[in-house]
Amino acid sequence: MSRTSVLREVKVEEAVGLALAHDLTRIVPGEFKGRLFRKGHVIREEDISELKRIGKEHIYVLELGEDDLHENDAAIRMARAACGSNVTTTEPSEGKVMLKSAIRGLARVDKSFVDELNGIEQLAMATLPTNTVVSPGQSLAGTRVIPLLVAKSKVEAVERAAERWRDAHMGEGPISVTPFRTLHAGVITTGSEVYNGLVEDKFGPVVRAKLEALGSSVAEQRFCKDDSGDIVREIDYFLASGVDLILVTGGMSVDPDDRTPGAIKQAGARIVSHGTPMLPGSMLLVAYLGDVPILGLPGSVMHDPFTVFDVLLPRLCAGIAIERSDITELGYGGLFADRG
Ligand SMILES: Nc1nc2c(c(=O)[nH]1)N[C@H]1C(S)=C(S)[C@@H](COP(=O)(O)OP(=O)(O)OC[C@H]3O[C@@H](n4cnc5c(N)ncnc54)[C@H](O)[C@@H]3O)O[C@H]1N2
Ligand code: MOO
Repeated sequence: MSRTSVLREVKVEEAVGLALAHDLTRIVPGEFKGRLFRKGHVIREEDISELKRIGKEHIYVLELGEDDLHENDAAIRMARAACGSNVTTTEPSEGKVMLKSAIRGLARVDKSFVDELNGIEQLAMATLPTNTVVSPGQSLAGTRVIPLLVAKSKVEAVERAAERWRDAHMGEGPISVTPFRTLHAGVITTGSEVYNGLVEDKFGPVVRAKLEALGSSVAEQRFCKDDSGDIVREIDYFLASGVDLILVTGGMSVDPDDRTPGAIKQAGARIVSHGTPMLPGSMLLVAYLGDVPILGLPGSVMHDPFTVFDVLLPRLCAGIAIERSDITELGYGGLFADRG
């Protein structure tokens, strides 16, 4: 094999008996987009009219040089480099390989790896944002090279970057899916108006549905007045009962009856963040009591279909610890209030 590749153009009429160098695509707007002929297909007399119908006057005949990779092989190697736990890769089609989730869980996609790959000219990988909730079979990423042939050294650079990443992350790949654990949550619903029966509780059902959608559950819901001592007692009760997560609803804003943040502090929690730069949900509080996460949930979590709670709960269910920096970076792109 010589080092450099040779691509020869051949008129389709003269191509009978030659093998296609790449997949050929047919697009019929609104009806079909996909592979008409596969790479390696040996052209027959009866294919010529089909080739002309998709606009092909010429095909390539390829002699691959040892310094180059065919688009299919480059895509397979980039996908394998990125592939981590609970991720499968597809066969190449039209030069593209997809990475798919094998399970329901939380997609973990390393931005710096993806940026490094895309910084290498002619290589491309498009991904979901990290921390997206995904289902089995859902696409996480797609990767391809832009020309038909690409320098092998470029793909090898991706493989080295992935290897470095694995070394720094206990063998995990840059794109993986973390399964959800089954958390048993203790829910403390504050508000004298709810406690005294002036208002029917609407927070409990919302929180329960969100936990159950991720495979977790409410172990018990307890109610208390807007009284710091009562809230601290309920927090202690749930800690002693061994729940995995404590959620305190209501009493999160600025009036004198909003006792929740003070009570969580008084219970001895380490506060990660009081307030989040996302709308709605900006009054949400994240803290830990030992290993047990405790969230203060503002009224908007009950009222709005999507808030910062929907962003953080999947991470907690995946067993991922929330740091202050996870909260601060939510502001950019974190405006949901007017999105309907
Ligand atoms: N001047 C300011 N006003 C508000 C601020 C602020 O920073 N400055 N923050 C706003 C934000 S953001 C939110 S969210 C809301 C609500 O925050 P709270 O968590 O303190 O909510 P509460 O005062 O406890 O209740 C508000 C409202 O919701 C009803 N509620 C509460 N819990 C239940 C329940 N379990 N079931 C049914 N209804 C419930 C409660 O009765 C009140 O009507 O504050 C903004 N205002
Ligand atoms: O905390 Mo409020 O939750 O932004 O609407």
